[in-house]
Amino acid sequence: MADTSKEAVLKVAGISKRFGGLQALSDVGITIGRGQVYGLIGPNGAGKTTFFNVITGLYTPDSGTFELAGRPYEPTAVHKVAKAGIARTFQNIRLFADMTALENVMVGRHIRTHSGLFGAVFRTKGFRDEEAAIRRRAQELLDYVGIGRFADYKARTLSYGDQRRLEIARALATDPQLIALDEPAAGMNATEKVQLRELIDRIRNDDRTILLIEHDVKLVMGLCDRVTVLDYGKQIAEGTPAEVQKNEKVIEAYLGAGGH
Ligand SMILES: Nc1ncnc2c1ncn2[C@@H]1O[C@H](COP(=O)(O)OP(=O)(O)OP(=O)(O)O)[C@@H](O)[C@H]1O
Repeated sequence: MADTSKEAVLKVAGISKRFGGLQALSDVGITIGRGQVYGLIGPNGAGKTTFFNVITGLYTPDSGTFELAGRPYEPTAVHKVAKAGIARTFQNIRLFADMTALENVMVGRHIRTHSGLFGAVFRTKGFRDEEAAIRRRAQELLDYVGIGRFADYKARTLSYGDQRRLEIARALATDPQLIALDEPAAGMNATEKVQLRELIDRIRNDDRTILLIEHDVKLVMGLCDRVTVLDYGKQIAEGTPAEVQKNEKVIEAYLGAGGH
């Protein structure tokens, strides 16, 4: 199991976000070490998605400091965050439905290419070589997540579980410092969940770092190195799954009279 003394990939502190009268996040901070799977859990409306949206540049926070791989970053726009090295998937799958699986991954890869518009328009040798390399890499990634045989299928024709794998392949294509997965097991059946767990494990073993929001507490507890629990926008616990599971506040938040 990875330990926290490892080099930090993501270090955020003091994140607050208010929507009108609602304090959706109050002074939340996490540090994720390289090679860790870090879980973010909490009852409905706890602020998990808001936290994700803040660190990936979708929402502007009221306060907070942000560091990725030791460098400060400003989560002011999604494309800037992607360029800085955070790739994410979405709760509601966002693929290009009418593009093939391979093309969807190639789009992810283009964020790291160099030929630019000139090369694309005039199809320079540099552009063509780069395009071939991108195609090869995209196929490798599809193989890696276990859907290589569907490379030429349109994204919308893939099963739900395979679309989620495709989203992960696309995220990996950007060579991210951190992969943020927003409820990757949502809507999956038991077999698909087992496969997802194996895939996330494999990604971690390949020295990638993962932040995971997930409702399936069993999956989170079995997979994560560390976990933060949010409740009404506050961080009520942080630690290893074993520590968090014993925490009184956590038990209360999940089982308490509120039942929210
Ligand atoms: N854009 C927004 N405008 C106003 N309120 C919002 C907005 N986004 C989230 N909220 C509110 O902030 C709170 C936290 O919501 P958030 O979606 O972050 O919770 P969550 O933990 O992801 O919940 P769930 O598990 O149901 O997805 C909720 O009360 C929600 O209604």
